[in-house]
Amino acid sequence: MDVKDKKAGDTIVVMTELVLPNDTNHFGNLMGGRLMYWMDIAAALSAMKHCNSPVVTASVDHISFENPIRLGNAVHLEAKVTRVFTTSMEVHVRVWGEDAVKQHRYQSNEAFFTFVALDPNGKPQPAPGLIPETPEEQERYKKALYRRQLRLMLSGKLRPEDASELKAIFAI
Ligand SMILES: CC(=O)SCCNC(=O)CCNC(=O)[C@H](O)C(C)(C)COP(=O)(O)OP(=O)(O)OC[C@H]1O[C@@H](n2cnc3c(N)ncnc32)[C@H](O)[C@@H]1OP(=O)(O)O
Repeated sequence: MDVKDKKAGDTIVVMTELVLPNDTNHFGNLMGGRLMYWMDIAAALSAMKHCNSPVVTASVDHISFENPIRLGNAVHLEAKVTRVFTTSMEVHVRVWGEDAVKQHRYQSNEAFFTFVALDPNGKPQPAPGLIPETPEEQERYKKALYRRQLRLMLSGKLRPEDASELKAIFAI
């Protein structure tokens, strides 16, 4: 373990927002774009907490909206770093809606974001390593490698023939 390595559990960021009229569409549901904005902020704060430097969002994986979040409901976001590569790190964000009056909490969505740590000149710089401790953290850490290869392939930054771990899953 490198002295600079940090625990995944220490990167948790919890954020709560209230859905106001200006956040909603004409059905009275939270707009997807507003939710993605809050997710980006929670994830960026988690990444910054880990690397103690400014970060930029490099990419966002697939986001699906499972349940709409209603006007007047609370939005709970939890972000945690799942794995560090070199200058980039993957952050998982999970979102719940909550009707505080009915005391009903429901899953809304989740996504994986990738951030890059920057030095004072705005250039990518290595981030500290991450120590996954719980079984869930270890599972996400392991699978982060597959997700990284897939997103780099989709963005044209990795040739399919070089995605060795992904190819191994499918025994290609
Ligand atoms: C918090 C916010 O909302 S910030 C605002 C929105 N974001 C931005 O404006 C970012 C704009 N983009 C950029 O500044 C640049 O493209 C950067 C910093 C993300 C990457 O710069 P590059 O010149 O491509 O740097 P480089 O090729 O060295 O890659 C740096 C790291 O980014 C990773 N990366 C680059 N593109 C992607 C991508 N599309 N998806 C995932 N990771 C990526 C690389 O794999 C590398 O990671 P590693 O060091 O862990 O192996």
